[in-house]
Amino acid sequence: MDSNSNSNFPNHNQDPIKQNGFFHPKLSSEPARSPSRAAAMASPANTDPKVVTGTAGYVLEDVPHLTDYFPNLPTYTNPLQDNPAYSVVKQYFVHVDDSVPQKVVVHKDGARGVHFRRAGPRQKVYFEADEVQAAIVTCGGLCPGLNTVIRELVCGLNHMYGVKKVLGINGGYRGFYARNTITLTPKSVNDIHKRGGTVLGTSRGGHDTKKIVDSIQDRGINQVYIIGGDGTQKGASVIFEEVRRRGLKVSVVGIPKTIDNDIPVIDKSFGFDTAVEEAQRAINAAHVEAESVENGIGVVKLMGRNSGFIAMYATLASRDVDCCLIPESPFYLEGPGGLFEYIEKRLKENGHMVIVIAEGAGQELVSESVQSMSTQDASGNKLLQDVGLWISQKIKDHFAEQKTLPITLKYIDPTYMIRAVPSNASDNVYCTLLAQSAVHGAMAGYTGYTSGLVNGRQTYIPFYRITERQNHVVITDRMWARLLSSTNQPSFLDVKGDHEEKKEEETLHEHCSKETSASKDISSRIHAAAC
Ligand SMILES: Nc1ncnc2c1ncn2[C@@H]1O[C@H](COP(=O)(O)OP(=O)(O)O)[C@@H](O)[C@H]1O
Ligand SMILES: O=P(O)(O)OC[C@H]1O[C@](O)(COP(=O)(O)O)[C@@H](O)[C@@H]1O
Ligand SMILES: [Mg+2]
Repeated sequence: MDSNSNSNFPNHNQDPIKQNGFFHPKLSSEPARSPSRAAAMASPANTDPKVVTGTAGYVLEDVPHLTDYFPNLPTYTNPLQDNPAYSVVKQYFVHVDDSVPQKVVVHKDGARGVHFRRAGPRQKVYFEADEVQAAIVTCGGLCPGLNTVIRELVCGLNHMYGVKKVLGINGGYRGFYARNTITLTPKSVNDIHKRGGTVLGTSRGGHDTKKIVDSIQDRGINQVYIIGGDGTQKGASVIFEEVRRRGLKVSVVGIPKTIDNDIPVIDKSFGFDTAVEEAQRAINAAHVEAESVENGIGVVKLMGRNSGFIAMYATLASRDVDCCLIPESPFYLEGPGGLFEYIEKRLKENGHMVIVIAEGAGQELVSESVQSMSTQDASGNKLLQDVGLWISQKIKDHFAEQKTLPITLKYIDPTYMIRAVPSNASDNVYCTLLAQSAVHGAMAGYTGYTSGLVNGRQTYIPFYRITERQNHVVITDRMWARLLSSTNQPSFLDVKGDHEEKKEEETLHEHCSKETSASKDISSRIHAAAC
């Protein structure tokens, strides 16, 4: 055991940057249940976000640390220090003051702005290898790379820190209390990255915070790795709050998974590149079908419930797409500037065309003509109508009525095929770094964070930043303009007026949009600090 800090690597709590902490204590009222309560006594939990300010408008949106409520936790030397693979690396351990800026484009006199704590190994750790009982769970929809993240968590814990006890929770959140667990070892996960899906299984719904935390406590789990999308991260956040309220020495770590790329702050989610690559195969097939007949139209539906990133990037990558429709950009069918007029023009010019449509696009139009069921899935996500089928039928009906342009339309729905594939090479590397960063953070005593890539660097992001809003394609940004210029499709501006203004505002006031009241409060304080 080693409770002294090396002078080069100051103790976590001796951060030289001024803490502007607005802390109010909360006492834990939970009786002791199990071994996961730390030997050291928990002190009143500080539940406010940790925001640290520095000079020139520097703001660090820090993540919680176990020492926030266990002030006297013992520390241990990081075993990586003696690991032959890592000991040769110059400056292997991350400096306590390292942080990563949220925005890399700055002006000469501008404030330095918001930063996140840099991920990576610390010189001191807060868990001994034998003490760790880790658990891994996957929740929500499938995404390429889930198995790679599971594999690298197990191998990272074992090979880097000597942790032998890793449990897999079966079937998502409800698996904590309703299913058996499986023991995960480097041997048992050795090959899983070559398979799609998740070896642990997944589910929607079933998030019962009390039962989940009871299970964490009863099983003596002290590191929880929760892999999932926006809904899952909200679940992870409430698990963390409950763990902290009960005063448990448990690190709660989120790993962002979203094929739709709808999680904010991070550069992109793992599996997104694989999805875009796989979508090319469907677009190619649609193009081959369309160009093989007279006035051929290929329609491809891609995933993207509220965010059209897969459709946008697949279109930009392919160059065979003539029109890309996404949820963020409302469109209309009839009249000048509408989709039918554009299709007619394109067929006359080129003899064929390809349309890519994200599943969440045009839902308001579908509900107008199809009787809306407006039901939700078990997690509360709105169930969507099949817009691909709907638009294909609308196009067929329109040209059948016109009788001037006989078309042949083929509709391809590759959505579930895309998300079920194993991750590609670059996503595999990404998953590995993400998992290792998550492990380093938990071993270093950080908790209540999502591990994520920000401007190409691995960081620890507080849960509230991840859960406060969704990431959307901003149709007033350059990327959407590039798409419009590459497809030459109409911008459907007639119906966009209000929507565009709203999106523009979102970009300008990133912190203020779609925030919870808590995060609004935090944002205003951060803005005040940064100005
Ligand atoms: N607000 C929330 N609070 C707690 N748990 C949630 C919340 N939203 C979703 N969850 C849980 O997170 C899990 C995954 O959510 P879901 O929306 O299906 O997928 P994803 O995390 O991929 O977006 C589900 O088990 C669901 O019950
Ligand atoms: O898996 P389900 O329940 O059929 O839901 C399909 C949805 O899952 C997704 O693939 C991923 O959504 P989540 O991020 O919420 O898991 C969406 O693109 C799609 O709308
Ligand atoms: Mg989701």
